[in-house]
Amino acid sequence: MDRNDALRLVKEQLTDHRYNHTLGVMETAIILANQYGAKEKKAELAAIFHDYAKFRPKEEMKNIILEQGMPSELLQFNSELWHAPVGAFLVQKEAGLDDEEILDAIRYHTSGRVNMTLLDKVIYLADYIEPGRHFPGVEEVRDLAKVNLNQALIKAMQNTIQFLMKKGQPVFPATFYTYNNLVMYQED
Ligand SMILES: Nc1ncnc2c1ncn2[C@@H]1O[C@H](COP(=O)(O)OP(=O)(O)O)[C@@H](O)[C@H]1O
Ligand SMILES: [Fe+2]
Repeated sequence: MDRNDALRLVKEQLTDHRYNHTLGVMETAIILANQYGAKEKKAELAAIFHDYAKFRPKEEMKNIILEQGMPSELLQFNSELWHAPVGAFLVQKEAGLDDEEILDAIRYHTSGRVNMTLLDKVIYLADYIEPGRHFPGVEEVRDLAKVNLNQALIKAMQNTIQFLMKKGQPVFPATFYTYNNLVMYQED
């Protein structure tokens, strides 16, 4: 699938604001992929499709999580987490995209996962730092992303966990495990 076909499919699913965010993630993912040696075409497609399910009704997402045997624990946490695994499923089903590496990067773009692939990391980070993002701490992560992918990811996850905890919200544990995994096993 080429970029324009993918963009056309995604545009139908998103608001203009979310589509612009997607374009920002695409540009950023391509830069990060080239910088850190991930496959550019895979990064481009994963970025384009990463929020495919963002505006699906909660009931539909809930049913897919249950029917497809996804971790039902997800349902106890912030529904913001659901569009990532549901998106991976729907991108395969509706857009016919069959590349497991791309589907995984979509699936884990919100929570992260232990042993993230290079592509997972590129998409997670591109989503966090694309030029349309403006929130406290984003600039620090942008600076880190220029020099060290893992450090940038660790900072982004720290920020996300702290943000949720400050608001007294539950934290889906995959993000803690991902954070620990990066801190304990990173090579640089
Ligand atoms: N571990 C987690 N537990 C609960 N909510 C989380 C967790 N990680 C991220 N979130 C929430 O998910 C949302 C971000 O989703 P994400 O897919 O990264 O971005 P976007 O909003 O652009 O789709 C935020 O509301 C964030 O607080
Ligand atoms: Fe998302």
